[in-house]
Amino acid sequence: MSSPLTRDWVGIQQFPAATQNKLLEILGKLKEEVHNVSTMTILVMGKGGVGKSSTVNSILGERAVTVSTFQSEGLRPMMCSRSRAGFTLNIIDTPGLVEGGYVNDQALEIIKRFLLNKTIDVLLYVDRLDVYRMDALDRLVIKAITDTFGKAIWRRSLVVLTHAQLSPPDGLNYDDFFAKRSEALRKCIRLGARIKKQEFQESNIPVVLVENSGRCRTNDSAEKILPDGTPWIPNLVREITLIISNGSMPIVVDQKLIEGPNPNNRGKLFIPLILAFQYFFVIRRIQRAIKDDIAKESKPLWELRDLGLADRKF
Ligand SMILES: Nc1nc2c(ncn2[C@@H]2O[C@H](COP(=O)(O)OP(=O)(O)OP(=O)(O)O)[C@@H](O)[C@H]2O)c(=O)[nH]1
Repeated sequence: MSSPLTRDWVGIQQFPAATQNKLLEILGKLKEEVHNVSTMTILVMGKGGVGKSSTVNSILGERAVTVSTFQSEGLRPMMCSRSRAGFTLNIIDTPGLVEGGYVNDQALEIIKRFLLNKTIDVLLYVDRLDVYRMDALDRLVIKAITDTFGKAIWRRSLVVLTHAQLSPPDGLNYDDFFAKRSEALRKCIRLGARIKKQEFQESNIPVVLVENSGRCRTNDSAEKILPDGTPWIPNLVREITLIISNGSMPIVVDQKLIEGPNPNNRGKLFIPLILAFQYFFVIRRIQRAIKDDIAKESKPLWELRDLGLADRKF
């Protein structure tokens, strides 16, 4: 999906040498392992202000998209394309999906149309680590994404939790806190997307940590690290490439997906056929059997008397 707007990925040179080497190694490995992969398109979605744009900038190593502390106004998605060593990275930043306590359907519609004829390799579903409960709106956002792209999008997803450099409340251990937050989010995805156990295990949806702040701690090689010491940028990119090679299909956004029925409702086209079958082969048979039964029924004496037939001989 390389386009004339694709720029050289110069931002990679802003990373410390250790990060650059890891990134090139990971992308090189992906190119080798997954036949012919030379382009990767990442869609970034989530509620407003959770750190979507900051994460896009962190991955690219430059201020490619605007970060706003307060609610951003734009409704349009933005695609940043960067290429390096024969590999093109497309990252699509999108506006927040929640506005004034509702899922922003208009934003979703614009995102969908923007994605026409594009293929989504990975969805980064972004939220904050330092949030202590899920609410009904979270589930509605997940449902809206599922209704737009189909359940299959969750096999191609990575949950990204920003604000990773935090001290958990109530003296909770960091790993326990992360595990609880991840579990709550996975459960929310399972419920919001109505994923059944036999479809795929939501526990397979990976969750990764990100710290976009300029105050993120670094290691001896100047790489930005998570509280456990993991350099998080190569870690995030590695998880993204693992999704690409997990055997599931990327999401092709074609006219059918955009204009067709809810991709989860395709089977519902058969509903009228099933109802017609039930009517002719089940309900009508039952009705006929009931009629026959009534006709054959011998009426009690009191009913015959009411009908004025009691004196007749039968
Ligand atoms: N400390 C910290 N701040 C962050 C992190 N990620 C984002 N922020 C801050 O959170 C605010 C919102 O970040 P954005 O990247 O604009 O969030 P967004 O999800 O793109 O927001 P919308 O475009 O409004 O939907 C900004 O002030 C960022 O600096 C993070 O990992 N750690």
